[in-house]
Amino acid sequence: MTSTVLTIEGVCKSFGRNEVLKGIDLTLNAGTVTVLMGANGAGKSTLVKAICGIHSVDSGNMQLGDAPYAPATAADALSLGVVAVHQSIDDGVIPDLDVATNLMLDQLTKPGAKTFVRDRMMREQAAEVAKSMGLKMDVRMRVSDLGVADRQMIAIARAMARSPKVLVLDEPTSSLSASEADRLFALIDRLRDQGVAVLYISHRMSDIRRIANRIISMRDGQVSGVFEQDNLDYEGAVTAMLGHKMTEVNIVPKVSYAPVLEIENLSLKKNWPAFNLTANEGEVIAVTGLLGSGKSQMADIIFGLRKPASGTMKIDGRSYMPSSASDAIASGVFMSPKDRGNNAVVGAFNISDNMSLPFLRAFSTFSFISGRRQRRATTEMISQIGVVCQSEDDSIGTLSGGNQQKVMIGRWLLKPSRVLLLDEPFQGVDIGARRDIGRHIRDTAGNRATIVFVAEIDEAIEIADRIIVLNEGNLVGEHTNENINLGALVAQITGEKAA
Ligand SMILES: Nc1ncnc2c1ncn2[C@@H]1O[C@H](COP(=O)(O)OP(=O)(O)OP(=O)(O)O)[C@@H](O)[C@H]1O
Repeated sequence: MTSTVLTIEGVCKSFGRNEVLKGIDLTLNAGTVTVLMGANGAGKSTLVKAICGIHSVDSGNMQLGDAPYAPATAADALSLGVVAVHQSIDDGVIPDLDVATNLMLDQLTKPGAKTFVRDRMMREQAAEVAKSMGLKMDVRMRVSDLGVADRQMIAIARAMARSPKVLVLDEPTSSLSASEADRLFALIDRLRDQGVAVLYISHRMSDIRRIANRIISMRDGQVSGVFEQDNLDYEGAVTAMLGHKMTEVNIVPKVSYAPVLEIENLSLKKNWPAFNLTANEGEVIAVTGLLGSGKSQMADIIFGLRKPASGTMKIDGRSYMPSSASDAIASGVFMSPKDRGNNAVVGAFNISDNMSLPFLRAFSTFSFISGRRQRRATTEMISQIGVVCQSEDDSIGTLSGGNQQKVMIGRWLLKPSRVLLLDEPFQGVDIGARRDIGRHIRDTAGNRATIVFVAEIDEAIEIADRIIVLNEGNLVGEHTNENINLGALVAQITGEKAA
């Protein structure tokens, strides 16, 4: 029999006039992974923050085991055995400290902790923890020198070292490679076997299929469906979160075959092979590949952020080799970068200013009407790509993660471009919105070429006319959407032989 670890009854939470949680009822069970699904802005992170003591609730009750549970702070929640790993990369790690100190931080800061722990002893213990979690890194390294994926794994390892009763993971795989995600899933399996109640938030269907024992769908601040173990109805869960069946994307190519971007003998990095690629007008090309395949290098080179080892590029037949992002923008090449938090979002600005940031000069040609023109353009875009917000004047920080991402994509759709580069544009974007945005990107491709660097095959298939595969800088595969050999595509991505 499953025993209930956490019970939530009638929980409500508003921010000003925005009623975000409207009476949530749910339970989390021991030894069970409950996946929470919901559209961007449905209230998932707000609920998680209430569970973890970051937000207080306005009304409703929570119970942990048999006792009332109302954590006043995150530290409170932690001491009661409720831990969370949030979306933000550096949440849960201290970048300036080494891996060992990060892993042992809780032991070091516990009241009454012995202060005589020697560095060597601590490192040995930390190395044990790292090994048991499957982390393959030197524990003496500074966390700030590690990649995004390793930092997140450390945050998760730290959370696990606390032997939690409830573990909440808010989109933990969004910056992990497939093999790192596998290691995480193995860890979650282990915790589940130990009886931990896991709440797992994700927009990735492949993760959900791998890890869910139950699914709870949320829509507009309420629970809209609960799907139990025996016969998990994934489609039903998606329908419950969207409030309707998901529409199929019907890809009708509008490609004119007039080349816009021509890449010739381009080697992305020293000692990497050279390749050619032509992107045509109206064409949407997806570039897939594992972490380290060269996807981001390629985006950065086309956008002038780094130089290739060799090769040339042309735009509309004219030689093109930008030496900066402003060079690229002046040639009509726009890019929405990966990792919006560090690269793109200006926290102090409102939604409208964030969206129109690169074009503020264009909007201010006639300064006395600039505000109105800017506002009209951004309001229209907000509605076209479905940003869930109260007003375009709100600070960007009040938006949910997925909605911030939509603003970053909308930014580059405001003005016509020749080449639009979108580096992992769907991070944190819900399944329904991903389709809508994919359709919008296609519809507005017009006379430009669009190159999307994707994290998942599903996304590539959903939006692209053509999919190319990179593997260590080598263009190893090319597929048109109407003729995809999925087995070959996967084999090309992983570098293994097709079955
Ligand atoms: N600190 C805040 N101040 C004001 N509004 C907020 C705040 N935090 C969240 N909201 C609002 O609450 C709503 C729900 O946001 P939340 O982050 O919980 O959504 P979510 O389901 O996690 O979405 P996503 O899938 O995009 O991460 C949004 O409309 C958001 O604008």
